[in-house]
Amino acid sequence: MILKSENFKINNRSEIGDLRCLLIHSPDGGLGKVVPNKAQDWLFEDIVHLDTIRGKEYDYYVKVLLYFLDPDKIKGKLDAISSAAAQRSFFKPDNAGFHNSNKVIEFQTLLADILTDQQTKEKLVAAVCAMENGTYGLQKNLVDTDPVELAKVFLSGFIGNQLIFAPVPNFIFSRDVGVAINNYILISKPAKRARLRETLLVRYIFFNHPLFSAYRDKLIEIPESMEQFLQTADESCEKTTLECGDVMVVSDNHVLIGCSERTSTLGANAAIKLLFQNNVVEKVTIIKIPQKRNFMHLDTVFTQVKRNVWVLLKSLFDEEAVNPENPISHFGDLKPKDKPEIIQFTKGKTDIPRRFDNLEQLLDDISRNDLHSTEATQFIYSGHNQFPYDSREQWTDSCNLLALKEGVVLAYDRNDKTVEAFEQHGFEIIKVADLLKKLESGELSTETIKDTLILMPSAELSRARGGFHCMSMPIYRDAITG
Ligand SMILES: NC(=[NH2+])NCCC[C@H](N)C(=O)O
Repeated sequence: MILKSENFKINNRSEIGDLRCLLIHSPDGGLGKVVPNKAQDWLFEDIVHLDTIRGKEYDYYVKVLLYFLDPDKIKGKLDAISSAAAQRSFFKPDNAGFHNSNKVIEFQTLLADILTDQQTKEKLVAAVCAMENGTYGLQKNLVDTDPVELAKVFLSGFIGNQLIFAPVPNFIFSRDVGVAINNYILISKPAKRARLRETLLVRYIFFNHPLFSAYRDKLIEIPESMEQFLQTADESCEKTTLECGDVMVVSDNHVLIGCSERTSTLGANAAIKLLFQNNVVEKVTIIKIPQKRNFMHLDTVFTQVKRNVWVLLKSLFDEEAVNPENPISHFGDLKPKDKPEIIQFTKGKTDIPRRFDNLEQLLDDISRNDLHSTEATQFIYSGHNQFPYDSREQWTDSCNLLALKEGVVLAYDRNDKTVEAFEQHGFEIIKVADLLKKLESGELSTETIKDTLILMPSAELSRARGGFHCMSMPIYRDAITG
């Protein structure tokens, strides 16, 4: 049955307005098939334990999302859906007992839906086989596969025990494949080979699923640059790439784009032009961060918590200290390509950009001028800004939080010093299991809860190198009011 929603609307206009609809992908079988030899190529630092990452970690994410976004699906049913007898059927997209929410939308369902259309199925099979060097025979075999099964094959790369192409284990980070900006969707142009197929799949979903039919002319794709085709094999010209973990919609008129390991300046340049041409926003700020694995996307370095509260890694923008005791330190070892930089462009005035000296200055400007905050802007630092916890906790996504509503954010339970910092800034700290119990008993309600850091189990999830910001593609947020 094709997922329907009478009142499906796209309008993502901030990082913190009440979250009403999002796209996610729960860990599919491919995650349990990552082999050590390929873990790095497939962008995992380690292999993960599938049953734990699902049943003991990600399912909590689904439960808390449903409680906030689609409570009828879950209220009063918590014990039943979590019982051993239920065998996780509520959480398995290919199962009859699946929640099938049209607020917390599972990509795998949408993929199976579009594959019920024979023409789309044939095109997508051909595209995937072309991308993965599949044989003509494989192509024929896949076209004859049932849509629900075929969706699983596209994700896991397995037919039975046979590996036909690599899995796409990073698809759980649905943030990175596309970003809704107001009522447009900007689709990624990945830098990493491992992230290509998932982007192809979502492109087919956005262009073919009935849910998005009213938005076909609002899908923005970044084309390949002509220089790419003309360069010779020995020239290394910069590629046009943009992964949407680098894009943040901080207000309905202002988008931030990180230039990073994954998003090139050419990619950012193309995005700015397209956003201005289509009148999506009037202001785009480019934040250049070091091209390093530990800062792969902008949202690994900071995210927003409230209109005047941000969580970030402090050390990143700190000036390199010149120590006169060490004459050589004047040279510094900061390579120019790694030097952080912030430049803001306004539509119609791109020739006179505005510069910011550091992240705090920019974020304060957003809080006060874009979001009209009247309170002092507060910065909560990763690891409480203490060495070595700052960088250790940033590595396990202390800065990568998802706001369910203003001030109520999902975070990993392992970043102790960052949690301490939140406490000192007046936040309630609660473990997700306790929160769910209290929501179920009526002791707490999603409407009244405020300024809360929800701690999520993270031992396995954090090995995949992303947090809840990465694991979400917000589609609709309410306007920030009050
Ligand atoms: N928006 C993000 N920070 N996404 C994290 C992605 C992690 C994933 N393993 C990768 O390297 O691609």
